[in-house]
Amino acid sequence: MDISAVNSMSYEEFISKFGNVVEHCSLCAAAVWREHPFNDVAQLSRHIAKFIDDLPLSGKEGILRLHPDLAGRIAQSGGLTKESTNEQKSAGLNDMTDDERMKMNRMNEQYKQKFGFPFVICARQNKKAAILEGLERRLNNSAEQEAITGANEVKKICDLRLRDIVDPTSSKL
Ligand SMILES: NC(=O)NC1=NC(=O)NC1=O
Repeated sequence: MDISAVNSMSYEEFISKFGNVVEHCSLCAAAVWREHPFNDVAQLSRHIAKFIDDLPLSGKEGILRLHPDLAGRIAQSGGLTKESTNEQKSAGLNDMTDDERMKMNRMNEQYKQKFGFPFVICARQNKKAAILEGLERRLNNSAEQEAITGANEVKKICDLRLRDIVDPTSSKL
């Protein structure tokens, strides 16, 4: 799809198309509709990133709580969204050894116990080893640092999902 097709959508069509670029959080797309028409997908991505940045910590935490664990119960039961399924597969999380999976699950639980929201990282930019390393390292951060770090990862996931939908070379200008 090119950006002119995006700009000719009704807000209902826009929310239907872009409602999951931030996992289970169609509010992000619904909110940035007010900024249309968009020059290109990069500008649309920046508007969503700014909406997320401008949220209070409670809002950032809320967005993180809408994310499924990496290689968690939902993933194992096949209940992930199609986007998350592809992202987790691309990081190699669907061919983990039992030990790797147990370590990931144990650390995910430790992280959730400490922060009250799940560990979120852009799986398309990190393979299994980097994810485990990131989880171990970030466990030592403060809750505020992690709400911000996690939100920054959500912005990366969103940008990649947007580019899956809109041709990045198309421009209104
Ligand atoms: N907890 C997570 O980080 N989840 C995810 N990261 C992705 O890139 N896709 C997910 O589902």
